[in-house]
Amino acid sequence: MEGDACDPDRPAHPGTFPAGECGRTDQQPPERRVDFPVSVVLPAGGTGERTGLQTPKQFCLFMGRPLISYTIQAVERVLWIQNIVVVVAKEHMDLMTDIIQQFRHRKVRAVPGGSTRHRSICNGVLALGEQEEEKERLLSADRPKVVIIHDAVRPFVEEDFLYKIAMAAKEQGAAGAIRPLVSTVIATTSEGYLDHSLERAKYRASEMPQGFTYDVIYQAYQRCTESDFEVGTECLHLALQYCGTNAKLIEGPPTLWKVTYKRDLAAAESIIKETLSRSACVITGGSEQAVPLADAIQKAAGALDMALDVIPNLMGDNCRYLLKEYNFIQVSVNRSCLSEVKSILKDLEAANQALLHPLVIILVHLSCPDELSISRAMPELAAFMDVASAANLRNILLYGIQVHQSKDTERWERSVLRVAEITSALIRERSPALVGQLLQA
Ligand SMILES: Nc1ccn([C@@H]2O[C@H](COP(=O)(O)OP(=O)(O)OP(=O)(O)O)[C@@H](O)[C@H]2O)c(=O)n1
Ligand SMILES: O=C(CO)[C@H](O)[C@H](O)COP(=O)(O)O
Repeated sequence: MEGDACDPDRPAHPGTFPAGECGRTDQQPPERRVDFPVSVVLPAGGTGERTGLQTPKQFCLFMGRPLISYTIQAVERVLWIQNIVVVVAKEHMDLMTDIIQQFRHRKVRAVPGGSTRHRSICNGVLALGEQEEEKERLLSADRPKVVIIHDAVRPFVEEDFLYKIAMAAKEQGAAGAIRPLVSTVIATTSEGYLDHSLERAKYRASEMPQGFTYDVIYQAYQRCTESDFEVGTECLHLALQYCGTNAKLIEGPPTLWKVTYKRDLAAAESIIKETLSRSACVITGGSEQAVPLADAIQKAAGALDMALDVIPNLMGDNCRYLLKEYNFIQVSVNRSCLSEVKSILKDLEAANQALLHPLVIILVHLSCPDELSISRAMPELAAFMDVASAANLRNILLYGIQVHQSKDTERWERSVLRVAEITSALIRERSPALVGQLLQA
């Protein structure tokens, strides 16, 4: 495969909506055209006291990758977002620089935070306009630049919603995500008794992301008080109080919730696994015999809520699968197929994706009844384990499934269903313990 046909570092064109994956122009909805500059500030300078853990939650690892890296990726892959400032505590600047390098984040810069969330966000906003000429450009009225602020510990933000916030912020000066309240809000007396309760239907929870034109958020932070910086929790309030800007409020999806307590870390891990497990492609290697098995796996997986695309190889237009959160299932019939697996690993390396998230590759080997022994066609177990161990170091989990051809239709259908079930379980669980194992369907 030609690696550079799918170059993930291909620059976006500022001010216009760029072409889709692999240069395709037919995939992006035209309504997402953003013709003004957009930057993002990700506050990540907190200590995560409420989790009760030593490590601040934004640096907690999920399948080998810190939470902050998932949030960065969610924002970074939006092509109309031009740059991202991550605000971290001074003592975590080196760690953050390492994360940016290790996970090959682009468009990202780390700046030191402050003692409160408002101080950190303010530092991020100021860092966007550090050079004088840049500040002038940002503040010029005819070219409002939108700044989106998004907590680093809300990793599941989608492009659609960022787009809504950016457009509303440009229009209105400020915009923010809201959600219905889960519990009723009450006020207490200083003695701990009920003072009054608010009518829940009239109130909303303020969430993130929020968007502002640069001048609104810049002026709000210039004019606000020490007390705002110390105890304030709401940027939209600063925009209203100090710039007279009434934010547009947009109801967001439930996945915008903020990782706050220890239990949220477990919930985040399960959503990350679920997201990474949504799709896979089955590669037939151009073998005619492999196609019926691939189709049968696709059908059985559909019943398990997994979307599988069947493709002959990863060449040409199919190279786009290397750039997305796909998992790969290589089907082979009656022949050794380690070379095909090695070829996927090579393509992934060329596409520069392996480090971004843990990928799953499953080798499904179909052996026919006349095959004399498993070892004749199946890759030698030791060699398979070696390849799997090397891939594991690159965050790629390689598993094998052996399935036996049967002329008995019922038995064959059961086997195919088992392949789909094992595949789905391997992709969802991503167990390191099963890496390099050849399972029987
Ligand atoms: N001085 C601070 C405090 C918070 N934040 C960031 O603001 C976001 C939302 O804040 P919160 O959930 O309260 O994070 P923490 O302050 O870390 O948590 P806790 O209140 O439990 O200590 C987080 O990404 C956090 O890192 C920040 O950038 N600088
Ligand atoms: O929901 C929000 C809207 O502004 C903020 O994310 C929230 O205020 C974060 O604050 P805290 O540090 O208190 O959790």
